[in-house]
Amino acid sequence: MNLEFAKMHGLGNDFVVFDGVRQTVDLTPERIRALADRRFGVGCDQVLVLEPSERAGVDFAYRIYNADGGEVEQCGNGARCVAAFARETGLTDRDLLRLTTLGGEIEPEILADGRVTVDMGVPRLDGAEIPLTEPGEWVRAPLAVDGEEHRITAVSVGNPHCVLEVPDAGAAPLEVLGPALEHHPLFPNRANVEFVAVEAPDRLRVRVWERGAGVTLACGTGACAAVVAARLWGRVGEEVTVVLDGGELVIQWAGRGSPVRMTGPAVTVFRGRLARWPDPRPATAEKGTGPF
Ligand SMILES: N[C@@H](CCC[C@H](N)C(=O)O)C(=O)O
Repeated sequence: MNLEFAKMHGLGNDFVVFDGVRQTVDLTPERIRALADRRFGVGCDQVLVLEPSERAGVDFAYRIYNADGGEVEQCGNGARCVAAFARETGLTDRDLLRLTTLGGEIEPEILADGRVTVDMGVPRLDGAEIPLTEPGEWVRAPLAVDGEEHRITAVSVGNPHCVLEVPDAGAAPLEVLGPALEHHPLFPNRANVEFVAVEAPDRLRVRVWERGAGVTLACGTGACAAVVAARLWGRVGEEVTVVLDGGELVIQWAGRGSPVRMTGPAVTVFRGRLARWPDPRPATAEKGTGPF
């Protein structure tokens, strides 16, 4: 089979990246789950593929698959990585790219210092666009989860996010409230969940439960959603450093109707070649011990 890939990460949010322009990448949900498996596969939070695009002015179509095998609309850390991947592998000689995703068009630009800055588009707040099962905006709106009320802010950065303010992000109940909110009936397409502690008007500490991947060390769209929410709460200014478990991103948002911009690193760990698709995890390993 000899399918070439790169293992990349943005702040520890890790990816298997395929060039789908020069080779055929025949993914199925089962193959994605097997590839993403940290014991039986390569291991990653998302699988990313660059494909040709027919659209005028667009360099590539950028496709995103969560570790659970589902295709999703947007991935911010991935956007920085696929831009670096396109440049490093000679798919392009341009520093500024336009990519289409299921969540809209985005523009990554590789900076002179090697970081990548991405115009992620205008965040959407209306329930019909996120989508939510209820109309209107949800900004610090009360939501009952397992009999307890939480104040949530719903934001789309191409993909759906549910943002909560917490006093201490380190102590946030990610693994309990994360899945409960991901699957809450308010979010018909499920949601990514951000736990946000405001440390200063230019600094947030954020921890993330990702739809289809669980706890990750960072989430680019999650950092954007956190800044949009905190700015709507009147707690931060236009430029904010977001401290995630895996490192820092700089997020800029001028306010309603403006695009949100994300700047941060994109790292290639290694390039490899798949001789064949990894075998799926055996049922007997489902309840194994150790971290997966
Ligand atoms: N890690 C990503 C987001 C990946 C997709 C997300 N889990 C979803 O289901 O929307 C990022 O950096 O934005």
